[in-house]
Amino acid sequence: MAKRNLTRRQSWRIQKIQEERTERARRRAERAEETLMGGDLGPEQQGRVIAHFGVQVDVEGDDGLIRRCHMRANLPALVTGDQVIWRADNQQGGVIVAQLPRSSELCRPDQRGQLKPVAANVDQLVIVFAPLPTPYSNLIDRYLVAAEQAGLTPLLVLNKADLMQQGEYPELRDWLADYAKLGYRVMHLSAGSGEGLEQLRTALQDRISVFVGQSGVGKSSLINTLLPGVDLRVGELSEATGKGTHTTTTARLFHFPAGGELIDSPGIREFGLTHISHDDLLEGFIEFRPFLGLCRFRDCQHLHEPGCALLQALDEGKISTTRMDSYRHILSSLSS
Ligand SMILES: Nc1nc2c(ncn2[C@@H]2O[C@H](COP(=O)(O)OP(=O)(O)OP(=O)(O)O)[C@@H](O)[C@H]2O)c(=O)[nH]1
Ligand SMILES: [Zn+2]
Repeated sequence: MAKRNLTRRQSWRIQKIQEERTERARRRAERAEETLMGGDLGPEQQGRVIAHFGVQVDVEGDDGLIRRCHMRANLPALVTGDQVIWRADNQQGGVIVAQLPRSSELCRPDQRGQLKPVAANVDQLVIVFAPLPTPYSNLIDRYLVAAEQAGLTPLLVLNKADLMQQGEYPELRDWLADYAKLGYRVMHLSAGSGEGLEQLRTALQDRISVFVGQSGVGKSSLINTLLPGVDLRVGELSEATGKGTHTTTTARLFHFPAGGELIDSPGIREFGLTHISHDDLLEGFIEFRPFLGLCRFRDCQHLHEPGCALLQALDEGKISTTRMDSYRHILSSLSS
């Protein structure tokens, strides 16, 4: 007994000594880092990552100034939109010392097919479509599913409303009426004529948004109108560092003059088009939810099984044929 106690005490002391050693090593590394950074670092303060350049990130402090910061080695990979704790150095740069918890993550597969976060703390997905190019209902549904999966509020924006004369595009009008009935917010506007832009500006306030939609629907036109001259503070900085080539590929955070933020990059615009699981897909069709788990067979595929609660809801008109077709279409693309 005495022997065991002693062993326990010994191992406790060994552990303690090791912990102290690790702590001393950590402090030494910190001091070395501070010396390397050219002396004293300022006090810890909160900021937000607004762009990412490999080992360095641009952090916007509470004072609105942007500094290019290094990251402490023990930090997880940071992405645009991350809230961080950082300390200024005396050369207009700084060091990031901690990452704060994320409220949401946008993920995309990297070159090796592994899902990686590309933006953090986004809370609104602006899904842009137009009468031309012809929208596919299931593309919009795919974005809606992705929004539900990532916990983002979707906003459906029909751009180029100026192309819709009275009575034209009846099918599109029906779709939009259906989405509104499901509880989704739908806006009709025109980046070209400026019609309806005020309501979009208001919807962007107090939010961090991402714009998605098929090529040619007018995302760039909308963003250029909403961000006249594109956030100069960011532009100036990338010019000053001569890293212009990075600016087109890295996700960047911009401030709308009327309030709210945008995170944008070509990669971000494709968010939601990959990696949806069957469960996410079912949950993402919000009107399916009351019927999930009620089918006779637990592994029901909701295609033609007897006792399928979704098929019954379809028969009773509680689920629309368009949405059911769209669900099936997306499902077939997942399994291929
Ligand atoms: N009539 C009309 N045309 C518009 C409107 N908004 C954009 N366009 C036109 O639509 C075309 C495509 O617009 P873009 O802004 O490049 O579309 P995008 O979605 O950014 O396309 P990608 O960059 O390929 O993703 C351009 O020729 C625009 O002039 C609008 O409100 N009305
Ligand atoms: Zn079923």
